[in-house]
Amino acid sequence: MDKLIDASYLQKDLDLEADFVIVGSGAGGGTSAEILSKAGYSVIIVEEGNYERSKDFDLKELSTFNRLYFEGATRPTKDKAFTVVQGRTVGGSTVVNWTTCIRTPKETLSYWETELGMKGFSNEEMEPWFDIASKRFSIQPWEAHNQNNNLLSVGAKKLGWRYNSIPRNVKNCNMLGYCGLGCPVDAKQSQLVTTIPSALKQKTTLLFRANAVKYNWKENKIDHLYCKPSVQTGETLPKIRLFAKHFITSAGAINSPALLLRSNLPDPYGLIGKRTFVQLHNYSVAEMPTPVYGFFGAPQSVASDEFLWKDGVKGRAGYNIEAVGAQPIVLMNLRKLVGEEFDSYVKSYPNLHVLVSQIRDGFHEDSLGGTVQLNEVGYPILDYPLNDFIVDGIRRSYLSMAECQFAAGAKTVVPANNVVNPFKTWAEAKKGIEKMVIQSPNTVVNSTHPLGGNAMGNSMESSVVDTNGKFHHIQNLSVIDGSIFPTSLGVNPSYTIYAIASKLATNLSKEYQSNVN
Ligand SMILES: Cc1cc2nc3c(=O)[nH]c(=O)nc-3n(C[C@H](O)[C@H](O)[C@H](O)COP(=O)(O)OP(=O)(O)OC[C@H]3O[C@@H](n4cnc5c(N)ncnc54)[C@H](O)[C@@H]3O)c2cc1C
Repeated sequence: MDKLIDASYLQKDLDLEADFVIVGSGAGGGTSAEILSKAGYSVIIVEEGNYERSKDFDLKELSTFNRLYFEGATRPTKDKAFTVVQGRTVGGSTVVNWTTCIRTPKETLSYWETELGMKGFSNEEMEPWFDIASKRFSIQPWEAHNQNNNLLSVGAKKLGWRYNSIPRNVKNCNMLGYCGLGCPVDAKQSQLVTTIPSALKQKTTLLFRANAVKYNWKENKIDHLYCKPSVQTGETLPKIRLFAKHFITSAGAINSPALLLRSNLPDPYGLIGKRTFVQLHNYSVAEMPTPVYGFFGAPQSVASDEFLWKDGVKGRAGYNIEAVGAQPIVLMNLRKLVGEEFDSYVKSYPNLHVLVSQIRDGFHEDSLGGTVQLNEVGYPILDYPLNDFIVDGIRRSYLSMAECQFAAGAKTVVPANNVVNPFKTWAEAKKGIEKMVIQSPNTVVNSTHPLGGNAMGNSMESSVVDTNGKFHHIQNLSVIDGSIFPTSLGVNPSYTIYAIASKLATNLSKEYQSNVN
């Protein structure tokens, strides 16, 4: 079998077979592919995106967003209140992520254990898997903070808040600041430069520009996965059928539940796609008296978790505060201005300081997440209304971010929205934010951290997969990616996905080994 197959150039139908077929080559898929192929199994990775390498990453914003992201990084939710941003390329979102690696908070793992009864994911039990992931992806402490991150430390310190440096998964980082456009020097230790090339040295085939359409199944077993090229070059669209002993869905949140829904898999309790979380991101923009140049350097290297658990795990919406990689397209999208206002915003660009807060969801009875649905052509749409619980989190996090930015010396601060103008003092900001109307489309929020939709758990009545990632109703199907989390995490998810994928893929490998022996 060829190692690399570009499905868009297929002239005729294709049938392939391997021990494992993995859909998606991101954090979950890449990690699983390496573990299984190193254990001696043959593997086919199916990836909808293109196989771009560092030489292709030209750091041009618009064209890159179109090439490396789903829907040009502007995938809207059902009511268009916000966009969900996900990578669509070999290596998945790990190719475009900002390299921030934070371990799952112990509060989250403890909630999974005590409230959801999940075994095997306690802080202590996860420790070895975090160690494995940290070595594999070169996750290391980072102290070379740019001024955007430094100012978060300055504000947090003045206010007596907790804050930390965030480890990153990089080797010899050139600090270009454009991590979201792919790393042109291969410093980022994404799946593209770690697990995928390693798996390809074993019995692995990478079938790219191939869209996994649906599983064909009978009784409780998948027979084959039906795929088609994601780009059509010829007159007809060849049919691809992939056969395997076991199938792993690693297409990420939203896309993994969508594949299961398209396949009409048994779902007696209607759980597939439910409990999809987003850790909603909202932003605060400050103008500083001196240049910040937030577009250079490591984008995100300081975090404050002061407000993450302040009201208790099951209390009001908690949030993490981080700095933002202030590349032009990101900043210009935060405020919708015209004329002189836009002119002055652009001119202030070097001095702009930007913070983001991520609101954890899934821990409170008013925070049940969104639902993945399919449109008439089987494409996923996330239905996630911004309810009062989330709006309250947005408002309080706007207040915290503004307070921090004024404490760090801001001349003005404005929450990323279209209803209020920049505030000149903390007192003015406090008053204004407390009464501002927070609603779509005036509030600029988004998510690069969709999670859940195929919740993991013990019981068929409340979860889609078991705690080994196995789909409850089909014997040869697993899900290994961010879609299996039963809540959001409260922090950036990649490190947790690497660790949990390592654990689940290792268990799967052992299970098949013992079946063979
Ligand atoms: C811009 C951005 C910045 C981020 N920054 C950080 C950060 O600094 N730190 C952090 O911890 N996290 C970050 N994240 C999030 C993190 O990268 C993701 O949570 C993680 O990669 C998700 O892993 P996954 O395996 O669930 O899915 P992904 O890594 O997204 O992989 C899924 C793959 O499946 C493919 N796929 C989907 N559907 C199909 C189909 N039907 N057929 C074939 N292939 C399919 C996709 O193309 C994709 O390649 C960021 C994400 C983005 C988008």
